[in-house]
Amino acid sequence: MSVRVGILGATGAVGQRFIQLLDDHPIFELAAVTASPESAGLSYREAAKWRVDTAIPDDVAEMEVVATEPAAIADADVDLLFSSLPSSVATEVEPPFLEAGYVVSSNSSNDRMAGDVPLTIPEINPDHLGLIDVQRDERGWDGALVKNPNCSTITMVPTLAALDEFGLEAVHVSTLQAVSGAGYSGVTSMEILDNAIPHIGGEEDKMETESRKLLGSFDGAELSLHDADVVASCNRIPTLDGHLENVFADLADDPEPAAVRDAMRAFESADLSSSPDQLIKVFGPDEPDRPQPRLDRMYADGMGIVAGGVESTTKGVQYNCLAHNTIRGAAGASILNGELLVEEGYV
Ligand SMILES: NC(=O)C1=CN([C@@H]2O[C@H](COP(=O)(O)OP(=O)(O)OC[C@H]3O[C@@H](n4cnc5c(N)ncnc54)[C@H](OP(=O)(O)O)[C@@H]3O)[C@@H](O)[C@H]2O)C=CC1
Ligand SMILES: N[C@@H](CC(=O)OP(=O)(O)O)C(=O)O
Repeated sequence: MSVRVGILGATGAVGQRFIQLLDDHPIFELAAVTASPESAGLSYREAAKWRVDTAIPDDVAEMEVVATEPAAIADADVDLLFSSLPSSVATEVEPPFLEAGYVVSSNSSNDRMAGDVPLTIPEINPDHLGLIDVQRDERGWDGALVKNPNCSTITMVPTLAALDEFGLEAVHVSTLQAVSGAGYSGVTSMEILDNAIPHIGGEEDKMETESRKLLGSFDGAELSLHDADVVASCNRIPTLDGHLENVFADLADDPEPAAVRDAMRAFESADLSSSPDQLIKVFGPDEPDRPQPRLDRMYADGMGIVAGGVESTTKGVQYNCLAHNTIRGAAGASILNGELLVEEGYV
């Protein structure tokens, strides 16, 4: 089976990851790439300042970049679109594609918390895709909009989902986020070298709200947020890729660290092409200095979550977790949602 796909915002940092991850994908065949009006009409090689550590696939290099509007991709016969546009742009340009009937798996942050938009991690809340029917009723379009979460949120939520069996009551999290999360021009070298920046605009609010939606329940008509209170503190550090997070979780039960490690290791993955066999890799007490960004971000080709340093606290547990922010945290997450949309018959 082959599904023809397009990428909106294909020339950017996340767009380039999409192109890398879609090369030789077992289901998806890239048929359209869009970008800003300045790039439209150029070949992909001319338009993209390529920064990914593998070469531009030959067939993509010669593709024409087109404008980000439905008419420009009409001839490409695309069944599914991935979106990696700045959220201010996505707010304006995603709706016309949805009205034109396209299914859009979007990485942009606009509409993530909308009540009728599935915010989905396939291994955690695949049932939330049912919101698509609510969305189509409410918005009157034939297309479908599905979002993946913020990269810091997706790093910790699988571990929290594994803890839910112990009665998750509250979460405090502090992040150490890689510079690639800010995009290529987001943080200058003079700002970040020999430094750490204890503020990332909007990030704390995203972690505090998106995690409760992802862990929430959907009754077929309406989505309820998880009860746990989530408090986040976000920091930028001079790593290239891989967000590391220190999590303190209050639990109703009082599990031993070994039981917490077992629950994380046993947490079920999804049966999709890009999903890891084991979603969460957990280091034991014999390796207390793991996970580390440089050593662990490519676990499961960058699609896995790595945890470690599990210890008891007076209210529950503390631990560290890590994921690759532009693979599992961005393009890989959208592609996985695309695979779920195909599996569930929405594409
Ligand atoms: N960088 C990261 O690690 C992460 C980013 N994200 C999110 O993903 C999205 C993309 O981020 P990133 O790839 O870093 O951004 P970039 O700025 O690198 O890329 C933006 C893309 O959007 C296109 N674009 C810009 N303006 C317009 C416009 N007016 N009309 C049509 N296309 C336009 C650009 O085309 P052109 O080349 O022609 O300018 C480019 O293809 C953002 O929402 C970001 O918040 C999420 C997680 C991680
Ligand atoms: N803000 C994230 C990256 C990002 O763009 O997130 P979002 O997908 O929520 O816009 C970071 O700086 O690491």
